[in-house]
Amino acid sequence: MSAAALSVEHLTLSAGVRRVVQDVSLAAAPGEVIGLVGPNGSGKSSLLRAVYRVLRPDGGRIRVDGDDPWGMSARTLARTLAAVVQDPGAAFDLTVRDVVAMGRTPHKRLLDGDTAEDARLVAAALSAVDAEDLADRGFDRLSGGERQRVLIARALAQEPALLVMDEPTNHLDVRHQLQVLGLVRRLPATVLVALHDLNLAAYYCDRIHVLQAGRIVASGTPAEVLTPRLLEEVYGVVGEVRVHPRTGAPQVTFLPDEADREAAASGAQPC
Ligand SMILES: Nc1ncnc2c1ncn2[C@@H]1O[C@H](COP(=O)(O)OP(=O)(O)OP(=O)(O)O)[C@@H](O)[C@H]1O
Repeated sequence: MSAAALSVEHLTLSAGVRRVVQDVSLAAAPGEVIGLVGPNGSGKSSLLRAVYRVLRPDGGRIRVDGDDPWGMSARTLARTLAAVVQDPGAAFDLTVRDVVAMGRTPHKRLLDGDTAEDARLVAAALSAVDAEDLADRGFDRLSGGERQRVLIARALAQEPALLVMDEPTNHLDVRHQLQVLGLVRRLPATVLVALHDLNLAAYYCDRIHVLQAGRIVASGTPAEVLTPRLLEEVYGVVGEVRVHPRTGAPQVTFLPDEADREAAASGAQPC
């Protein structure tokens, strides 16, 4: 499957009676990795939910290769788009292999059994996230990071043209954070990913959109967007940004409050 183009134009979303996304536009060319960053509650998950068709827009439009995901059948959408979301719910005693194999369902007809190709793709997806040894375990009995890797494997098995990910590195140890984002980076898919870690966003995303209170307040390459001024204005923190000499990507260092720095310098324990 080839990568899809995504466009979001003047999107407006509400949750309950609250307006949570206001006039947001963004686009991803096929194969791009687009990052969404921003403080808690800024609307990242809501925007993703509208793209993977859980939160219906109040206004604006979303197009995946020119088609409205809200107008597609569930099966057509699932053949195009995979989502790795927060809190996917319980799997009711399914094994890890069963959960990953669910990624193949949209590519099959009703009552079709698993083919050798399905088995190969499931095994490859498990191997890609270092989870072969979990294959026969019950999904509901895994740790948070193990579950997260299995959900990513399910999305890989789905072979999506557009991959939407909400904090995919949540719960992951540092090795698996790098492994998963490196994998995502190399996929032949377009990726829209919400991330809190600005250094991971800087390294793995082609472009970043910064959300604040439901609006995009900055867009561009990581080097264009991640500036000390933006950190101050959007997050209210003091930070330094340097180009890392080995990765070539911007690297953000956050500086604690003046009072905390003085306490640390005087030897007092901050907590
Ligand atoms: N079901 C809901 N009912 C009412 N408000 C909601 C609902 N879901 C989300 N919100 C509100 O919508 C706003 C945006 O939430 P959203 O989850 O999109 O933010 P986010 O940027 O993903 O946050 P975080 O970084 O904390 O995950 C928040 O103010 C949140 O409280």
